[in-house]
Amino acid sequence: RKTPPKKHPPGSMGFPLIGQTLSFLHAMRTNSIEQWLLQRTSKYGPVSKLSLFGTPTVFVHGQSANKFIFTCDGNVLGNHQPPSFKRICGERNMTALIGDDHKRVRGALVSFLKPEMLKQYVGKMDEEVRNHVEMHWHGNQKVMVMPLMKTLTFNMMSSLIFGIGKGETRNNLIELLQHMMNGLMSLPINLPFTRFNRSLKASAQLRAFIKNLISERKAALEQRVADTRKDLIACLLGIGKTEPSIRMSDEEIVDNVISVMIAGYDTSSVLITFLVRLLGMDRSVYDKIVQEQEKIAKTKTSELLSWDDLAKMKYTWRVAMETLRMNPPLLGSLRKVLKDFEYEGYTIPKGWQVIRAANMTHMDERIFSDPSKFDPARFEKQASIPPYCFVAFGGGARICPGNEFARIETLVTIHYLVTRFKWKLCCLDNSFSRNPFPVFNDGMLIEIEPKDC
Ligand code: HEM
Repeated sequence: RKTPPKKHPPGSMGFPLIGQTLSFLHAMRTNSIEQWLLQRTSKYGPVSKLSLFGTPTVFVHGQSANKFIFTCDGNVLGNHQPPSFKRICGERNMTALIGDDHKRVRGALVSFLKPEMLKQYVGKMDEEVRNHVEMHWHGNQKVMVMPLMKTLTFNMMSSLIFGIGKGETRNNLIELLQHMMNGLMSLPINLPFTRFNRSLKASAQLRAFIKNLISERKAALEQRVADTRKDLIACLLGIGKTEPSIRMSDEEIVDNVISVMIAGYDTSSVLITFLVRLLGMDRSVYDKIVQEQEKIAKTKTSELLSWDDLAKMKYTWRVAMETLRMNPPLLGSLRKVLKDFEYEGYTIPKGWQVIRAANMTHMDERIFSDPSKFDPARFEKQASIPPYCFVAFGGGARICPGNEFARIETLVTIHYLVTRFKWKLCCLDNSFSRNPFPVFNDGMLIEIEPKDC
């Protein structure tokens, strides 16, 4: 007896190998990916097949699709990164791990990224922002926000992750990181002068640097001239003293320090850049944020911001969340199908990839009424937002472990920007492309005017 044919979702796979890759990349570059995805769902519904980057793919959309992806057994859906990503970040980077290995390494990173730990570093972040504003904003009439926010978020991470303050070493590191990141999505062809080759070289240099730092920290911890709170590396070395099964190898520390740097670099800087743009366009939101921040500034003479101050920045954080809803830095995520499974009556075969899009859920009027309206009040009662609907930080076992880090960076930065400057956008168009993160065509140029402090 013949077995019934397996039913795949509706949709076309396009031309062999190319599939829909070129039109997808074109939509990303021209920032028309929302329309591109909308056309798909209106033609095929919430589950459809296509071919991206040479791999059969199923695109799923909606709250239940998000829930499915975030809660699916890791043996059925595994995390998926382009081959170049794994070669550059290393085999043991958290995004490539599954099951117990992923849990153990993630647990170690979270022990540093959890709020109870991060609250002691608010002062350090504050110092970084003050230095940055002094160096790059004061004395200038115009600034390009996007590259500056990248430098600032890199400096904050470098201070907390490597324990390295301003100076030559840090300037070299940011260059290495940028070279390394350029090749993350490239074809993994390791020939001289290819993008991938330059990335691998940068990755090798960064690795050597982190290995040295690990040796230095080990010595300092042994001699008790540093403790495990010094930075992320010291914290990871301190894990498993009494429970060897959760200890991380040096190789794992190197790979994961690199992946944290990558995961935190473009995301937070994009959020802060969008916030600066919004505040330059929406006077009423700007005024409310200024009011909230100046109230805090008035309680201080020159002291650094504290954890308690951040707790008072409720309105500012709601504006940030609404900004993330309308412009999620990461559009979605890719998962690899490790075992055939059934979804909504369709068979999704092993070897395919699954893709979801955060912006589609965020713009669904059944979840967020009048979704094109910027309305921070949506986040007044976070519990009223149904689960798996605000997904800028992902969800489930791989939910972003850096969200608290991002919150601190964003609030401290916005505090100093709005209490020290007024600004207006130089170009109202301010269009951006996605690569895959948003890139403003003019770097988001603004005209700034210092306030009398
Ligand atoms: C506004 C800022 C940020 C946004 C919107 C964001 C978003 C996300 C999202 C959507 C994921 C899940 C991806 C998936 O499902 O495959 C993720 C994962 C991750 N993020 Fe973030 N992120 C931000 C900032 C940060 C920062 C500052 C750090 C580090 C300090 C960080 C570290 C990570 C790591 C290590 C993962 C991988 C987690 C895992 O595989 O278990 N992120 N992020």
